[in-house]
Amino acid sequence: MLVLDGVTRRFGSKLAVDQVSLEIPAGSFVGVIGRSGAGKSTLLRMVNRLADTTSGTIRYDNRDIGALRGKALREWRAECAMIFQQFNLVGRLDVLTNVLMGRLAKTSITSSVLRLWADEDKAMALSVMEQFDIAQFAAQRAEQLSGGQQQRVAIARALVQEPSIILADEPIASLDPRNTRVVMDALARINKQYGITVLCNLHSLDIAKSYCSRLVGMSAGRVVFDGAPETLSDFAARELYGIEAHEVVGPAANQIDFAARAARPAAVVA
Ligand SMILES: Nc1ncnc2c1ncn2[C@@H]1O[C@H](COP(=O)(O)OP(=O)(O)OP(=O)(O)O)[C@@H](O)[C@H]1O
Repeated sequence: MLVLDGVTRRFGSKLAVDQVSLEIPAGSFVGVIGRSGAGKSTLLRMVNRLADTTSGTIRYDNRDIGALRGKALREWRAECAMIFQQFNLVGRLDVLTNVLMGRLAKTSITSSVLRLWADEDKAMALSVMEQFDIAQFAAQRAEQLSGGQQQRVAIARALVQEPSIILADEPIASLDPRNTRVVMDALARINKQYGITVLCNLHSLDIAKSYCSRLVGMSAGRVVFDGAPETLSDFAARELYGIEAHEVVGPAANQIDFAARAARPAAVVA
């Protein structure tokens, strides 16, 4: 279980994340939604320790993530794989090597410098690549692949880390609708098949609603919604997205729902 308690991050006078408290049980598929600048990326980056908290604690299975140093921190980063909008692959290296990079934390420094991958690591990487239909690109440079294919390479790299949690920061933001589905299906499969917790920042509300079993809505650094997708009313969604609402909420939601305005949903907590 991932537990955030009063997690706050300031950048100078800017409160990027403000007193966020969440409990995320193992095996969840949680979508973090909200408009640009709401604090979604900063939240995920603090879980992975790419950013430090200003205050508050993050615990995972009773480990204090903020206190991890050296080897323990490297092990946590392997256990808590991250997927990024821009894939973060090494473009000039072949696809198989990019996937094998996910094994670095489990490989000796000499072997990794010389890129002497163990046969079982290669077999594991190829098996995961087959699952995501990218094995045929093993010898190609990563930069020659389409965006959707590159994101599947990044997901395969994350999976060979043998993580217990995957943090995906806008993984579909650069993809067309078809590749969006392919990548989200891959994350859903990882969640169901391996029981890996997925915490995924998403700008698209439709996608978040169709894939996630729980949505966490952020606005100005705070959690303003936490509940099942079906409990997020169109009115609450519009409040969450403000002027961006027309981009993310379906056309029907553009008609103001006065009944919802009169009876604010209990799940909207601020
Ligand atoms: N390194 C930084 N230095 C200064 N301010 C930052 C830094 N990182 C984030 N911020 C600010 O913190 C706030 C939250 O940013 P964050 O990237 O977490 O939001 P977001 O919801 O992920 O937005 P987006 O969807 O556009 O990525 C923003 O106002 C942003 O400008």
